[in-house]
Amino acid sequence: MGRRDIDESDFHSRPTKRGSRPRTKQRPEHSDAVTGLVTGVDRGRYTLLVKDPDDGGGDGASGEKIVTAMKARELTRTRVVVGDRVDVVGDVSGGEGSLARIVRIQERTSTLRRTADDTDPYERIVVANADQLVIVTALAQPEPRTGMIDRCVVAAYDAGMSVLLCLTKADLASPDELRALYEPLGVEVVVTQRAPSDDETDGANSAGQTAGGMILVPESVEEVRERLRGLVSVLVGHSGVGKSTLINALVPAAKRATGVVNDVTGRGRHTSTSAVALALPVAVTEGSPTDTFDGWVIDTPGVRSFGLAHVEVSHLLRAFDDLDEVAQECPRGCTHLADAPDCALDDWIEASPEDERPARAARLTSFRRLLASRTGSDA
Ligand SMILES: Nc1nc2c(ncn2[C@@H]2O[C@H](COP(=O)(O)OP(=O)(O)OP(=O)(O)O)[C@@H](O)[C@H]2O)c(=O)[nH]1
Ligand SMILES: [Zn+2]
Repeated sequence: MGRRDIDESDFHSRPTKRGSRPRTKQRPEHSDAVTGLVTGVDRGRYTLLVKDPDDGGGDGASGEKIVTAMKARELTRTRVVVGDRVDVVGDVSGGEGSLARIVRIQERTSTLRRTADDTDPYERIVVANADQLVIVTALAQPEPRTGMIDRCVVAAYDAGMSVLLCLTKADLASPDELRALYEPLGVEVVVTQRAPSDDETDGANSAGQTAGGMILVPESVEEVRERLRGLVSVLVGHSGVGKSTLINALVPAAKRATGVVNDVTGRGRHTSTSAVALALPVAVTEGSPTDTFDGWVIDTPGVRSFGLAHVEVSHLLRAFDDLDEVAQECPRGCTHLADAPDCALDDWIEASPEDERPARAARLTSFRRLLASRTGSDA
């Protein structure tokens, strides 16, 4: 192995097997950096919301301004995603044509990952720092697929997020069966539906009004809003479930494109695949939102599946305190599945008081379905 001095060309070379090469220059501290929230990503340009000390009102939420930024050189290989809190320097005026520089990503409280698929061979972080995964599922058209819901639930719990199951199109089918499958897990369920008067009216007179789209029952939309309030929520759902319709009702300014799948191309109208964060108005009355915001709704147009191969049973169990405690008594290496010998979770059912047994049994059955979905395919 030849020995030579470190020169300028080494500065940008990859780290060696032993780790990073010592830097020849001390990296600047960027003590003048301000913090921004990443609300959108588009071809190397990041949309940030930055606190504005000089301004009482702003473009998005009050006292905040929108700044466009790119990553600093040293972050070239680092992925910055919607929901990230970042430190920015440079031109943070937010003025027309201004471009700031992201120099640091703050520590993430949660990371939601998407699995590799046909369009992208890498597992990627989709959203950072989200509190809640909202699984939007139609009760009909298209038919709900519990395998898909289970996989989303597992991905959320593994990411340290809570789950809200939002069942749409209740005007077409009853939510009872799905409620029975998910409420035993402690998953919160909300139901939305088309307003009965929607066929006759095309006026903009209701809080459920969506931009040029279908009118949802306003109370059902407000119930969803209540559960999103103050939280960072990621909405996922298959094409056609009514996710855009719901987002438009919650955040009318979003104007998400709605409609059916294109017959010719077989694709939805959305061509964008990047996530975007939308500030959630605290209320929408007479079709207009208030200018007070409390929470974030993150739409993920391109996300259809989550990688679960990395999910460990013990990690998933942590989302279920009671089951986790019982499972401490299981034999070493117990899979906790229905065919696992001497699984303590079975004894837990046996030992339960008569009146609690059905609830426990339903909870265990649902939990085992989640466990099985880790290895099963959703195709
Ligand atoms: N019957 C009924 N139809 C609905 C309801 N919500 C949405 N729809 C319709 O379902 C279709 C799909 O709705 P979208 O909001 O475009 O669905 P999406 O999930 O955003 O799907 P993409 O746009 O493909 O991403 C549209 O024709 C809507 O009008 C509902 O509560 N009831
Ligand atoms: Zn067990």
